[in-house]
Amino acid sequence: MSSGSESGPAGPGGGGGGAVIELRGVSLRFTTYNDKYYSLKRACIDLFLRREGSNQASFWALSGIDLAIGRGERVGIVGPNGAGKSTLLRVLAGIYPPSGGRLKVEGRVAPLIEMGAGFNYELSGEDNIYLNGALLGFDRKQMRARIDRIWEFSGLREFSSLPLKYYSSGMLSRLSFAVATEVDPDILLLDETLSVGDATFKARAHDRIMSVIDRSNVVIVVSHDMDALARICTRGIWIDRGVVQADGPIGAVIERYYDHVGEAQPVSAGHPAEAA
Ligand SMILES: Nc1ncnc2c1ncn2[C@@H]1O[C@H](COP(=O)(O)OP(=O)(O)OP(=O)(O)O)[C@@H](O)[C@H]1O
Repeated sequence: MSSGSESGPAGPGGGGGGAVIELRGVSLRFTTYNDKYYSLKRACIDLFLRREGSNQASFWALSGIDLAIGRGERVGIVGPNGAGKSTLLRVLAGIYPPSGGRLKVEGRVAPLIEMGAGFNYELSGEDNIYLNGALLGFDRKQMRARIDRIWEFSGLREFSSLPLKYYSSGMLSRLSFAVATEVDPDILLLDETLSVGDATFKARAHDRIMSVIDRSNVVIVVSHDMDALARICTRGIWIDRGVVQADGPIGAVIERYYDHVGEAQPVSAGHPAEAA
């Protein structure tokens, strides 16, 4: 995926000229709807007065993000609940188009973010493997060479012809995880909130994630597990209220984040739009 074409400045700690990911002033605004009884009459009045719907509230989940991430980088994103970490991953994955700024993402992105995204629930497990593979940039022949390993790892071979709508949520996440980790991505996006199956599967999933991390050119991980981030990552980015607070070597960023958390309670109360 690539949107925006110019090459820009290196972000603090960024890779500069060789950047495969570049964000310049990227912002994302969410709109929430407060009143479920908002009437057609009120909607018409809002339209007539050319004002934003009076039952809407909006807030910036990301504001003016400048980043450049180069080949070989392992980036850990830290920050309190509701800071915008997962939202940033979704913007990088192309799930949310930015509301403002420029975004460049070069290469095949494997988003281990949302299990089941890109699946068609009417189709069989097997058809969905091909569908998901296509979304990751693989044609049928390339997926055919991988399908055996995907069934092997997911342990779902006997359900290959069952429509996905009859899969349990655990089965869905296993299949999705097995497909996404069978490919060699240029850019791996990982969200720790990801839940992948039962205890046995989780243990196998951990080994598999470590192997995909090794095979990926760029890895971006969102996590609250600082030890894991310190082990996996070389660079850290601390985000708070949608703004980059620090960017640099992972150890230094974790230290600054901890210093800050020591002074202030990091958990945001409620949705920012409600407070606006
Ligand atoms: N689809 C959405 N519509 C409206 N608001 C949203 C949406 N997705 C996220 N938000 C809000 O955007 C803010 C950032 O959410 P996000 O999930 O990116 O936080 P996070 O840093 O990943 O938090 P956590 O560590 O708890 O996972 C939060 O206030 C959240 O409520």
